Amino acid sequence: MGDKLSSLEWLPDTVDRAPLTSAPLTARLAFPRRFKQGLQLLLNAVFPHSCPVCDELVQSDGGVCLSCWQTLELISAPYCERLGIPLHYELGPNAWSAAALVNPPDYDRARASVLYNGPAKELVKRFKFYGEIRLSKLLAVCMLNAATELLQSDSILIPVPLHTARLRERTYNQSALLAREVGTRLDCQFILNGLFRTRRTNQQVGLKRDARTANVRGAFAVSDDFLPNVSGANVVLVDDVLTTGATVEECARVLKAAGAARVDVLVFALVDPDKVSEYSD
Ligand SMILES: O=P(O)(O)OC[C@H]1O[C@H](OP(=O)(O)OP(=O)(O)O)[C@H](O)[C@@H]1O
Repeated sequence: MGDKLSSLEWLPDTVDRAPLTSAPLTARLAFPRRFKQGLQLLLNAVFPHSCPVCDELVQSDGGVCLSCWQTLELISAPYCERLGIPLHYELGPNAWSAAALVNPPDYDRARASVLYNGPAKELVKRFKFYGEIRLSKLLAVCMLNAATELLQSDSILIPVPLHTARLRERTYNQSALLAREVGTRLDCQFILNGLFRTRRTNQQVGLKRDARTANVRGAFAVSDDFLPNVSGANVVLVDDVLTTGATVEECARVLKAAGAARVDVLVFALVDPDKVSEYSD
């Protein structure tokens, strides 16, 4: 498995190095609950920034506290060259996992920053479902190492699209925010509408593996804006989470069928391969 992040050498500036308290101040006071709630409201007004994982007060907006940061499981070498999943043992340069050998994906390489558990799940939940779009910065910063490995001078970042109906409901595409942040920070071209959904799909969450594949089958197409440039393109697909890979594999198939030379995948988090069945079986 990838090393758990205790490596402070990889501490991005969006992590709060000096949390203001070790537990919510009001939780530690021996006052009646209503008083504590009132005090917390007051504190929130004076110190408006809190850790997006545990709500601990922090000094910078969108920064996680150090203790949450240390429980994120960053993916580091050794990992599968093809799937980006952590390997239990060092197998040499460019080694493929058994899963990749048995069932090679339709994309070329995937890379993720963290395993999807604990604080990573909470970050994605708040980013995607609670409207906390400020988290795009933190997540994108976490993705920069993985992005740097994938990106070449002619790479084009393309986010996994939402259907227009879901976009209207959510009001933003979380993957587009990530693609824009990463692209801007690494000075890489991004095309936020490179793909679109041809039909509304159910959310993958809660579906079994086969149902996930069927759910996204034929659901993507290359946009008219990107179509003239897709031939020979070096695409890096961007998404928030990779679980079974059904979504990004379908996108990769469409892009390659349209002439893309290469399709890599960049996500914030991927589900631990040993735990995919918990989400999809
Ligand atoms: O690897 P997979 O098994 O395909 O699962 C991952 C996909 O599922 C989630 O999206 P979902 O379709 O649930 O919906 P949303 O992005 O519209 O919320 C997630 O954002 C990925 O796109």
